Amino acid sequence: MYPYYSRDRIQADLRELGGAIRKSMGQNFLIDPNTIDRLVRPVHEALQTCSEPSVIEIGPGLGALTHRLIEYAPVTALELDPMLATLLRRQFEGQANFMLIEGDARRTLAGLTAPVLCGNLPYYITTELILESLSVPGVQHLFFLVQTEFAKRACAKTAESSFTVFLRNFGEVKLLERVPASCFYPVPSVESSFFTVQLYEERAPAAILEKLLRMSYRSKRKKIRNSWRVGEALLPVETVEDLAPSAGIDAEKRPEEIAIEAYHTLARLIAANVVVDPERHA
Ligand SMILES: C[S@@+](CC[C@H](N)C(=O)[O-])C[C@H]1O[C@@H](n2cnc3c(N)ncnc32)[C@H](O)[C@@H]1O
Repeated sequence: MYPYYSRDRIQADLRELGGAIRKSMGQNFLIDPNTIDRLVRPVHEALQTCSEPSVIEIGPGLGALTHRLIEYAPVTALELDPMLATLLRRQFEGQANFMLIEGDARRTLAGLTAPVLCGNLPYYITTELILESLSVPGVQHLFFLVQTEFAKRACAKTAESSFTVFLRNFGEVKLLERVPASCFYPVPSVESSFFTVQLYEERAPAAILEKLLRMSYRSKRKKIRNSWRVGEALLPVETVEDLAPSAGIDAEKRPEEIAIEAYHTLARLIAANVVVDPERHA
């Protein structure tokens, strides 16, 4: 029986190790068993579609999701806090489907591979962890619990931020459910949401898309053409302007008014048309 649905038990076990909950590491533990059940359900379904199912879990904490995930597939759990790593080892060491890697997931993710990544992410590095996750070899599905504001940005219907446009080049996103603050201990000040990304096999070249977005979102208030023309030309501006209409982009509009997919199309057209100077546009 998973022991950490109880706040008292969390406190007692951390105290025994001479530790405490670390807000600086974004520690808000899931303590509601029904919520945990619902969150692991779509992860389980995704695993059933994989030929070699396995999961990388970022920030397992005390194992709220881990103890359910290991029922379905091998889990590689990446935890930064040595105290939590100790408690995870106590609970799961020796279980066939459990492997713990202690350290910063931003580093320890490198070299790992799995079709499914999931986690209740530490809020202070959400963007970094999601971007890192997108480049894990063999990844097909992401399932992340994040602040609702962040999930809304990821799933927005319009190009409201460069992150929205960048993420959507990688896969189809879906908001799965909102998780009230009362499901966590300590109780966070904001609501959280669980969302998924099902990754595409075909995408626009990420390096060119990233440069295009950096040039396009220099100022949200400016017409996109004016943003392209000021500052460092990360891509050849004339080519970007010439190709924009073929991607359905009206350069008189502001960056948020452009369709998300139009940026992806333009990045593809640029990649096909530009002989990139490796010194300047690497
Ligand atoms: C929001 S808590 C989630 C804990 C647990 N999965 C749960 O749902 O109860 C985030 C977890 O990420 C861990 N963490 C924070 N920064 C990390 C990093 N850079 N690499 C790996 N884990 C990290 C924290 O120690 C914590 O366990």
